[in-house]
Amino acid sequence: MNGSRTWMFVPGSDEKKLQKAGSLSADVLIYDLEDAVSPDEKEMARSRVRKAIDLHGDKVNFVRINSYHSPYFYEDLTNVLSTGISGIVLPKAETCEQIVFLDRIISELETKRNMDSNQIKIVPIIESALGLHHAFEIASASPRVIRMAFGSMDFALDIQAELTKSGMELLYARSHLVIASKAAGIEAPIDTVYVDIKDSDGLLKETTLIKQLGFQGKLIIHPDQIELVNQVFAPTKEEIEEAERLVKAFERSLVNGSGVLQLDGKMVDLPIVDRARRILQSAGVHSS
Ligand SMILES: CC(=O)SCCNC(=O)CCNC(=O)[C@H](O)C(C)(C)COP(=O)(O)OP(=O)(O)OC[C@H]1O[C@@H](n2cnc3c(N)ncnc32)[C@H](O)[C@@H]1OP(=O)(O)O
Ligand SMILES: O=C([O-])CC(=O)C(=O)O
Ligand SMILES: [Mg+2]
Repeated sequence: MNGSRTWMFVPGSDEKKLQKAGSLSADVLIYDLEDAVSPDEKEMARSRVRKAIDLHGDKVNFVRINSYHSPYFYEDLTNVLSTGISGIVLPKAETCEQIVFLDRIISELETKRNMDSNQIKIVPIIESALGLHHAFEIASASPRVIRMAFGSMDFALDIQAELTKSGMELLYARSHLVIASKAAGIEAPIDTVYVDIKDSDGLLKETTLIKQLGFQGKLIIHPDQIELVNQVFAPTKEEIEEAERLVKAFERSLVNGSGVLQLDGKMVDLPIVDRARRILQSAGVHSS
């Protein structure tokens, strides 16, 4: 899950999509039991999701259960918690207590089912004013919480914001989540879905923006979105070459006794070099 960039929702009641999910190249599959499934189909979806988990054992499988306050929460958990999944996505996460409670039930089920303890990770979705207000506490509530995700649809509904393509109305919430994740010592957050599946230009703009803000992944709803999002997060050839040049120049400068230099008319010092090293690391290029 570390470094996973594309987190793909698959509706838990849709047999065809559940089947197809196994052939998709998203980093993580999230079988949805929440908003993509109508109340009448909740029970049927649980058993379809269980089958999909068995079928896609080679994938990183997560399940989005229903929220803590819903009547489905406990049954969802007991039905899907198994060795075939890596984690639970908890929608509408609002308090530290919800995470502590979820952690406790998962621990009990892990013991009962002879699973490795702490196998199951938690990804809370922050999608309300209260959730955002408590984001740091939510991220710190359990070592199972590896990352947080942002849910803009419910969030906009909650705060009565109007969603626009520019995303200006979401800027504060997105940045807050990046800072809360970093402060809590967990990996950078995963951004919300982009619902306009035919608009690849819009998806490119939005993914570029959220990467700029510090996000390191995005929720995906359609196969066509996977490659584009992965590409935005992968460093380009030019970025890798530039980073290599910068690190080499800095190392030469250090040998000559200076921790700061000028390259192409710009100052280069340690934080700039550390950023370049991070680019090389994410591209799998070795640097000293
Ligand atoms: C706000 C929220 O809570 S978002 C999270 C909850 N929402 C979801 O989980 C929805 C996820 N996405 C979807 O269900 C679908 O993408 C939809 C309903 C939006 C569009 O579905 P379709 O009309 O079938 O799209 P389309 O025909 O373009 O799909 C192309 C192919 O990809 C498949 N596909 C599309 N979306 C998905 C998906 N999420 N998972 C697996 N397969 C998918 C289709 O079944 C189709 O397969 P085929 O070529 O073998 O027939
Ligand atoms: O997490 C998401 O992007 C989807 C979602 O539930 C929301 O936006 O409310
Ligand atoms: Mg939601």
